[in-house]
Amino acid sequence: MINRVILFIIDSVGIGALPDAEKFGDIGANTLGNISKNEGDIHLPNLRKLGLGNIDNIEGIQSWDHPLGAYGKAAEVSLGKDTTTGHWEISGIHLTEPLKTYPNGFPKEVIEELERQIGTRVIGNKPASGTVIIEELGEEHMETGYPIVYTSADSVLQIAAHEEVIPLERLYEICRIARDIMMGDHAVARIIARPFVGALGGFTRTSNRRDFSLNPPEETILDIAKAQGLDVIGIGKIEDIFNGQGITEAVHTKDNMNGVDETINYLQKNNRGIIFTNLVDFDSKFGHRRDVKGYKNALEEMDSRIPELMRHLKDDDIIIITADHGNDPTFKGTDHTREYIPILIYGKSVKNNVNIGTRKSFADIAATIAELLKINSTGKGESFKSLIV
Ligand SMILES: O=P(O)(O)O[C@H]1O[C@H](CO)[C@@H](O)[C@H]1O
Ligand SMILES: [Mn+2]
Ligand SMILES: [Mn+2]
Repeated sequence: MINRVILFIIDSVGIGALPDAEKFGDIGANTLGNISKNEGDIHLPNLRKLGLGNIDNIEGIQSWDHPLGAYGKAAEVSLGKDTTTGHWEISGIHLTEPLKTYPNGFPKEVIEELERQIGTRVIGNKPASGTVIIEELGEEHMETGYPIVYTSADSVLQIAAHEEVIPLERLYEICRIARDIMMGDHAVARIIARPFVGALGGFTRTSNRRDFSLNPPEETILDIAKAQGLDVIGIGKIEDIFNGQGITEAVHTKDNMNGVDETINYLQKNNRGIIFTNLVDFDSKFGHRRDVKGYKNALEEMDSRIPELMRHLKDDDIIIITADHGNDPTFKGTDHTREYIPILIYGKSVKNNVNIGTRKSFADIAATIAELLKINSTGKGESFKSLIV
C-alpha cells in the first residue's frame, strides 16, 4: 500500500526533442544533452544512481550499473510546451486545443479595453524576454507611469512595473482587470505581475511576481485525490499553475533550495496523498536567460540534495522525479523547447533497475499515481504501476 506520492518537477529539464519538435521550431533541442555537450560532464551522481543515464537514448549522462530506481521518459500529447500545459498533462489532462498565444502582441481591442479600464496607456505589447524589456522600456515607464505589457512564446500576458512607480497592490489589481478581459476568446493561461526595482541600467525583478491562472478545464488527479480526502500539498508555483484547484495546502518558495527544504519539511509531517513540488529556477533563472553554466551548477546543486530527500522517504512513499517541458539554454531565442521529459521513480517498494521505456503521454504519470493511491484516474494516460512495484 502506497501512502504518499511525491511528484517532484525539475522545471524545464528536457532530455531531447520530441518527434513533432519541428512544429515548434525546436529541432535539435536537448536541454540536458546540450548543457553537457557545451559544459562537459554534468556531475549528477545521485540522479545517475536512480537511472537517469540509463534512459533510452539519453545524451550526455553516463549510465549506472544497477540503478536503484525505475526510469524512462515521456512524450507530450498536448499541443503546447508551456508550464501550465505540461503540469496539467502530468496531472491527467490532454489539451486538444493549444492555449492561446500572441506571437505578434495582443489585438488592439484587448489593449484598448485594458487601457480604458485602468485609465492609462500601456507600452510594449510584443513578445520579449522579461529582463530585456525592462531595460528597453524601463525609462519610459519611469517617466510616464505606463505599465509594460509583454508576452512570450507561452500563453501569457505579463505586466512589468517598477514597485515605486506602480505599488504592488495596484499592479495586482491591474492584473486582475487583465485576467477578466483575457477570458473567453482570449483565455491565456496566465496573467503575470512582474514587479521590479532599481535604477535605469540596473533594474532587477523582485520575488513579488504573481500569477493569475486559468482553472484547469477538466478534472485532474489532484481534484480526485482531494475529493477522496487525501492531502494534496503544492510546493513552489504548483498552487498558481492549478489556480488552487485540487490543492489542500500550499507553500510558495523563494528558490530551488527552499523548494527542497519545504519538500523535506512536508515529508516529515503526517500526511497522506500527493506532495507536488516545482523547482522553477532552472527555467526562470537559467533556461530563459540562456545561462548554460548557471543551469549546470543548479542541476549539480539539486543533485547533491537527492540523498537527503531519499533518506526522508518512509517505506510507503514513492518519489517521481520529472519535468514539464524543455528550455535548452544553448538553443536560439529565449523560449521553452518541445522535448521528452525524464521520469525517475524511487521508493522502498519500487523495483530496482526497471526501464519503463518511452511513454506516449505525460499523463501516464497521473494514471500511475491513481493506481498507486487506489483512486480513480482521469481516464487519460496508461499506468505503468505494474512495471515498477
Ligand atoms: O522572460 P520572462 O519574463 O522571465 O518570461 C518567462 O516567464 C514566463 C512565465 O513562465 C514565460 O512567458 C517565460 O517567457
Ligand atoms: Mn515550466
Ligand atoms: Mn518558463
